[in-house]
Amino acid sequence: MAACIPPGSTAQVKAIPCNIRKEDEVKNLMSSVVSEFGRLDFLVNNGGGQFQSPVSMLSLKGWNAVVDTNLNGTFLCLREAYNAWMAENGGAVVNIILLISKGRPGIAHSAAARAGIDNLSKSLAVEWASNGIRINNVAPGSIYSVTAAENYKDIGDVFRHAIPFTPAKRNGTTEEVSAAVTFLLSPAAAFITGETIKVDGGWDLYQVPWEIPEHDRMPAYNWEKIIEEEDKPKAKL
Ligand SMILES: CCCCCCCCCCC/C=C/C(=O)SCCNC(=O)CCNC(=O)[C@H](O)C(C)(C)COP(=O)(O)OP(=O)(O)OC[C@H]1O[C@@H](n2cnc3c(N)ncnc32)[C@H](O)[C@@H]1OP(=O)(O)O
Ligand SMILES: NC(=O)C1=CN([C@@H]2O[C@H](COP(=O)(O)OP(=O)(O)OC[C@H]3O[C@@H](n4cnc5c(N)ncnc54)[C@H](OP(=O)(O)O)[C@@H]3O)[C@@H](O)[C@H]2O)C=CC1
Repeated sequence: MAACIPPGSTAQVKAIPCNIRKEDEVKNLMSSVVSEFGRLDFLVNNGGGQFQSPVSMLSLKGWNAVVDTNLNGTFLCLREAYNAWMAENGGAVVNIILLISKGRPGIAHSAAARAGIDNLSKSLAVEWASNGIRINNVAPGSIYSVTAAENYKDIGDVFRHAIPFTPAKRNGTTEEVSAAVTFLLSPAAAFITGETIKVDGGWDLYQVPWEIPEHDRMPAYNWEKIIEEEDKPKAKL
């Protein structure tokens, strides 16, 4: 990132290692930012991820790892940014979540965690309004990046598979997500809080990428069948 700063700019970049699942590291991150830069105007909760698995195959450890990273990690960053600076001075927050309106079969653990963030943002938009804090979410569709693709390389080219499900017929770019994030952080979004913006090329309005096998396991509700069952002679004990 430092290499992207144009010559003559006063912008600075500093990396502070932090596992968002560790409370002491998150406290250190927020207090270091305030002591080093004297302020903390914006927070973008972007760290997160998951692995693909049907729920029936998920271990509790796997479920907990994903919930801990995505939901608990975001909670810690929010609370510590509030305590370190934003409670007194206000600020703007954007959480990166997932498309969740139709559930996310295949990554249900992450969708449940991100739905928790979506709802947490609504509560905080009200709880923290009088502190001058706005909080919003961005829900990306399929966004190609080298690092995200690397994470999924063992299960095939998920980013190519996503294209037919996206009305725009392409993956999004990281710049397109950044554009929505910077808008929400900017004064142009001064009257927007507790909201989620989808950056998905229309995916959420279209199809769910999950094939349901043909089956007859959900028969219709039917009076006659129930009466027939009730009229059957009961087995003697
Ligand atoms: C028709 C198909 C259309 C498909 C369309 C798909 C479109 C794609 C759209 C993309 C949407 C989302 C994209 C992104 O989010 S990009 C971000 C990419 N980066 C990541 O996702 C990072 C992922 N990794 C992590 O965040 C962490 O590693 C994770 C939270 C997943 C795990 O945390 P931790 O490292 O602490 O956990 P462990 O490695 O110790 O594992 C704990 C247990 O979790 C289970 N587990 C972990 N990894 C896997 C895996 N790959 N597969 C199955 N299970 C896994 C396991 O139970 C671990 O315990 P054990 O090691 O004891 O077995
Ligand atoms: N790409 C996509 O299509 C989509 C992405 N998203 C979400 O967007 C966000 C960015 O993903 P993307 O850039 O695509 O993928 P990346 O894998 O490149 O980014 C995920 C980032 O999360 C960080 N991270 C994971 N766990 C922790 C942790 N415990 N503490 C601190 N940081 C952590 C990783 O850090 P490190 O590099 O150190 O491991 C990495 O920088 C994620 O939340 C992702 O789930 C949502 C929908 C779609």
